[in-house]
Amino acid sequence: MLSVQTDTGISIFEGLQIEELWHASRIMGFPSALWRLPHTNEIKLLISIRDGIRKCLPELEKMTPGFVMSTFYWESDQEVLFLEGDIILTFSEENRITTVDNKLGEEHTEVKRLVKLAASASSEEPAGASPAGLLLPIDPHLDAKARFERTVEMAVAAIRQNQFKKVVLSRTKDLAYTEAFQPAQAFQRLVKAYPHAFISLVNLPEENEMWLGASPEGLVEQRSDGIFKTMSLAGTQGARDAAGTIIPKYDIRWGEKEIEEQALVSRYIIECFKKIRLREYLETGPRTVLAGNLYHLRTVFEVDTVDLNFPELASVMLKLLHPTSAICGVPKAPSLQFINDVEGYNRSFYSGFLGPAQVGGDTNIFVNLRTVRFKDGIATFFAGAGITEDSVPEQEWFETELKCDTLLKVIGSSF
Ligand SMILES: C=C(O[C@H]1C=CC=C(C(=O)O)[C@@H]1O)C(=O)O
Repeated sequence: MLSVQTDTGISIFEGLQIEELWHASRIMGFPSALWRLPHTNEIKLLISIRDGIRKCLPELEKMTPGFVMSTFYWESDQEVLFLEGDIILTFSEENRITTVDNKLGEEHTEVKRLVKLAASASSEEPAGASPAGLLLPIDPHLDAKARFERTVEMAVAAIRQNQFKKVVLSRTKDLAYTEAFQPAQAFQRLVKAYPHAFISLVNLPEENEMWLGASPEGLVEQRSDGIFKTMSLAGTQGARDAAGTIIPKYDIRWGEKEIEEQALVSRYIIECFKKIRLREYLETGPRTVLAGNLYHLRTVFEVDTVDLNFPELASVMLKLLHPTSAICGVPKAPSLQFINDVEGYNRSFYSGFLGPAQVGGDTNIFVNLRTVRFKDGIATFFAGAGITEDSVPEQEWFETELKCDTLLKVIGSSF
């Protein structure tokens, strides 16, 4: 068996599993984040022991290893949440610890308590034991569909009056959950179901909430070899046929509405590059990509920041890009105002951004989409849809239902 070595021998974390450590960290009130990057088979667990949740400016290249999280409403001079990586553990797909990065040392009292608690949980309850029916329907707001469709009609009217070209309108869907609900297990299910997505679970004890997600949309990626990436992701259609089988990618055809919707996001990104006079980018796409039960159109933009001698590009682009027109609209100011006036609820961290900064030298920040918040017994799912002149209100509603299903179909059933 693989053993995890430290300077003083085998690590005290040896043999512990994700669910046990997650649970122990939660009980001890430590902010923590669990994630799996797209197309990788490593899971990282970060636990912030010393400082609680800090706030800082997202100057990504200057940060110590940690996890960043921001609400949708964020001005570029504002601070974001920062979970310092006091402990960062790497797990294999088989749920075995492969590396331990423990800044506090194994003799630290809180670290010892954490390990002891995790170990006692492992002897009490076999991982995987969870009672049935943890996500329970609660009376939906009967008028939720009508209300959402009305906001879409208002948006289409505003677009026809030239107030803006596109706006992304969103809504929520609530289910009840019991204490028996095991978020780390739900995370593991998403990891298995969606290899292309950024799977994350964040515990914010000060807000008394947890966020679980399977995001298909990278916002800024900065690799230690100097490669920067961002993407435009928009346009949606269901990926399954009537029999429930995935339709092959090459059979997917896009309408004018989706092509325009995604092109607006690409143009927005290019405008951001123009603002900093950056012309040396590689553009690939648009291509059809699978995101869970949906297909989207995606264009990837790549820059070699070493060649350009521009190490702070990711921080500069984060400020320029957020909120992109994949979650807000075009032009930004009037569409944002419209969302504020019409949407009728607080998006909170939905369509904000989140991800690891400077972990192993890499930064991977994603848009917080296909996400659910667990708070006070209510699981709130969030989903939005890009509205253009050609939008049909009922179709946009069904699109948000499909987006909620990305998580619900995996974590809502057969517990
Ligand atoms: C706003 C969401 O998705 C965005 C990303 C991809 C496709 C989108 C669309 O087709 O509307 C949205 O712009 C969401 O998932 O809540």
